[in-house]
Amino acid sequence: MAATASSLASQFSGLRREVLSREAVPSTPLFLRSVHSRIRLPASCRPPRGVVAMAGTGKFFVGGNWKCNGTRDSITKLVADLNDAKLETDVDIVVAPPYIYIDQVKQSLTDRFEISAQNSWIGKGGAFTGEISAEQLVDIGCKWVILGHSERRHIIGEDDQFIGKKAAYALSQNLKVIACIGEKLEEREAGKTFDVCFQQMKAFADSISNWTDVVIAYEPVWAIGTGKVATPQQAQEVHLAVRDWLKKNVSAEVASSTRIIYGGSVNGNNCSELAKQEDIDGFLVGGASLKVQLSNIIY
Ligand SMILES: O=C(CO)COP(=O)(O)O
Repeated sequence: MAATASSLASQFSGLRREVLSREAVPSTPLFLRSVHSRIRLPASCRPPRGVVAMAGTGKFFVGGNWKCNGTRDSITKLVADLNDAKLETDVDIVVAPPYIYIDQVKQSLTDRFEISAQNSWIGKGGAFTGEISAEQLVDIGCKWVILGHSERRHIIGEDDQFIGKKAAYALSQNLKVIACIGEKLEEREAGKTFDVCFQQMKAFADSISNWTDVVIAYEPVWAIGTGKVATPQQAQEVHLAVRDWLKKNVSAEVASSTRIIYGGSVNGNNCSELAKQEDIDGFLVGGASLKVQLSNIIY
């Protein structure tokens, strides 16, 4: 049995071979940046630094957001499956268990995986009942935190500025941040997708001064948990727009080096087509990261 994170990573190895076998490769820096982020090219083939900035790892990124799911037993089983799975070496794989199982997962999952929290407090810990601080997450071995997830924005009511400040504080404590953005269905239908995403990006950019440890997750709300995955074209359009926004509002280097991953009903059947898009650098997977998927593993 192999869990979806490994399934996605394995499918990705097939994709890399496919990209490498293409005869004609357009040579725009953006395309090179994108291809380079997905395939391991010999050093002699890599675009020179300065032409295409390659800060960060540039690796494809697969995150599993387990949300508020699981029990001690089901997580023991999932971890065993992940530990047994055949995984690509050059894909960053991160799992985000519920807080109370982080220590269990950290103790039992191999170092091949990094652990993320699904939230963190806006500042230093103290008298904040029910909250978990960035310092505490670092203390138990978390490397990442997901911030700005739409479920926290729209169900819990966190606003853009609050989320931006959380990101800044987490980064200041050496937690890497998966910064989520995305529009609701009515916003897309009103033609406001870019406005919403750019406003959410601005709140992050107002608080973040160093983007090295940030991955942006574009997660259209209408695609989360609905089975209605964005088409590869819909996702690519927004990823490209967000990268362009970063270029204009932060820097060309940050735009080219920051990974922008897609989330929303990703599974073993649809991930390959999405991953072929130039500006999709990975996935944040919810429901499918809890399930076993055998059918589409490509070696
Ligand atoms: O919210 C998500 C990941 O953070 C996506 O969830 P689903 O993959 O279940 O749609």
